[in-house]
Amino acid sequence: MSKAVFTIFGASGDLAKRKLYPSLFRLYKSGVLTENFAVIGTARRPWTKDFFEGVVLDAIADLTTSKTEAQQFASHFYYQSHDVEDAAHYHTLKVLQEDLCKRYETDHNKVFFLAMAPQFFGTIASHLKSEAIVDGQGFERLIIEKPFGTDLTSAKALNQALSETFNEDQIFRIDHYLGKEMIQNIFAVRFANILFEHVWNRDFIDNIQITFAESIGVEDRGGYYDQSGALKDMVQNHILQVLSILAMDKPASFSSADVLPEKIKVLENLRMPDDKLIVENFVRGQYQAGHINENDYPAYIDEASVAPDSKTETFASGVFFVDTERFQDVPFFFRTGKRLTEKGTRINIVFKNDANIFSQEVAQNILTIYIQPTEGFSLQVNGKEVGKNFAIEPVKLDFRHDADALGNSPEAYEKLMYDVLNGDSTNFSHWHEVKASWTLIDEVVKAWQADKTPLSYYKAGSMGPRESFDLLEKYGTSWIWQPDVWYRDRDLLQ
Ligand SMILES: NC(=O)C1=CN([C@@H]2O[C@H](COP(=O)(O)OP(=O)(O)OC[C@H]3O[C@@H](n4cnc5c(N)ncnc54)[C@H](OP(=O)(O)O)[C@@H]3O)[C@@H](O)[C@H]2O)C=CC1
Ligand SMILES: O=C1O[C@H](COP(=O)(O)O)[C@@H](O)[C@H](O)[C@H]1O
Repeated sequence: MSKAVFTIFGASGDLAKRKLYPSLFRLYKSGVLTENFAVIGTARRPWTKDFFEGVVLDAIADLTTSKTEAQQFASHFYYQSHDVEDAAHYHTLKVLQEDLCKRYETDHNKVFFLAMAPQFFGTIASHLKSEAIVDGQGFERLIIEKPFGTDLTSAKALNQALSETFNEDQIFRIDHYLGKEMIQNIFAVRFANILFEHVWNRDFIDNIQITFAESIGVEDRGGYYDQSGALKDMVQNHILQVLSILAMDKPASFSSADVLPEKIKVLENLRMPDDKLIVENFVRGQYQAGHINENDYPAYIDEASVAPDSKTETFASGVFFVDTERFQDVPFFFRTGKRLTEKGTRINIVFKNDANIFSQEVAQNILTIYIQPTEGFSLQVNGKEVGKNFAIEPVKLDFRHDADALGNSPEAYEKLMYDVLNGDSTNFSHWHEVKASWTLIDEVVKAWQADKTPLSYYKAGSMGPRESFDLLEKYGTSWIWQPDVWYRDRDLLQ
């Protein structure tokens, strides 16, 4: 059972409503939060407590049939109209926080969630200190949303600003992919199976393929996305974080003290590409009009809030190398993009072939980790085809479920907030990881901004530009992809 006063900056925003209130409610339902907690929501609009409770009730409407339970939960929510740039408002916030701390007996524990545009992060942190809202009593933890900077320089400045109020072990940088069930499952697959643990290295792995495909476009986030692009939106954070889990050495224990240094080692050993290698190894693309499942979609440049001559990439693909003894020279291919054929987040571990005694080619063993929308694993192995002749054919051992349909996977934010309450930073990005990933990504951004790599185009509904396929061909392999739709359409729940 956890005790804390949560203060959510940006309480009227999209993230708070769609993710944070439902996640807090799930923690409440599961007994992690009981009576000793309160939530202060802040934003500029002048809401009352009643109105705020209504917003919270709407946000959790799908998660319970019990009106009493929902109302009891919502009664813990308090609203404080507050402009984060106005120092005077922090005093009112402090008074409310102290009052709630007494009323709910939260032992002065505090969690601050910055669910706002990043330009406000530094200001908020500094006021929390100057107005003594952070007062050294109880635990004091800061949860901070992405993006953590827009390049290395801005990330350093932000980190410096935060570190004047919070120590590294009080800062929880959210990467919501780290809260996903199957990303956490990579640890189990790697370190709880002797079958994989001893072959998880350059002697046995041919290449690793990471695909984070989305069928949605930029929706109503054109303004943000056009300034960001796929590389900063998905690769600098989510893809490199996942890569670090795939490539890390075995930690001495499953604790942040042992896991984080191993992940940091991977990111600090990413091979730094020069301009020539960036041109050869990284692809940028932008979607043109096309269709997905019979629906027509416009080109990216025709989306709302996107510049009509925008050169922002909606697709990024490439290959990373990790210069560690374990993975030296093993290609880690990645691709991510909007308006691709389907939503599919997947990792393929492609193993090398052994000396072949048969008179036919044999397929490579492939371990596929399905992150979403289906969750699970499959392992492609070779067996004998049934019949008199001796022929070898690949077969797939497949264990999967549709997480949405079963509804049994915790929402990423629920899991991550649970970790924050427990002071466990294993599933958050450490500053050294952020620093290492921006160091590499900045190089690619520089080359792309100088137009060293031409922008390729792809049709909405495809799996990205041809250049992404050509890249793997250059390395003697190809993307392994089987649509997820076939699996989800089966009557899984019968
Ligand atoms: N939405 C999502 O799915 C995701 C969001 N994020 C990140 O989360 C953060 C929030 O995103 P999102 O919820 O979508 O953004 P929204 O634009 O929906 O919400 C912004 C919030 O900030 C408040 N706000 C703006 N200016 C001020 C101010 N000066 N003082 C006080 N409050 C202010 C707004 O309320 P008001 O206007 O009333 O002041 C609103 O509550 C961003 O960093 C984003 O990158 C990350 C991943 C996913
Ligand atoms: O961080 C982000 O992630 C989402 C994709 O997240 P998922 O959990 O739905 O896979 C992406 O759409 C968004 O552009 C990006 O900012």
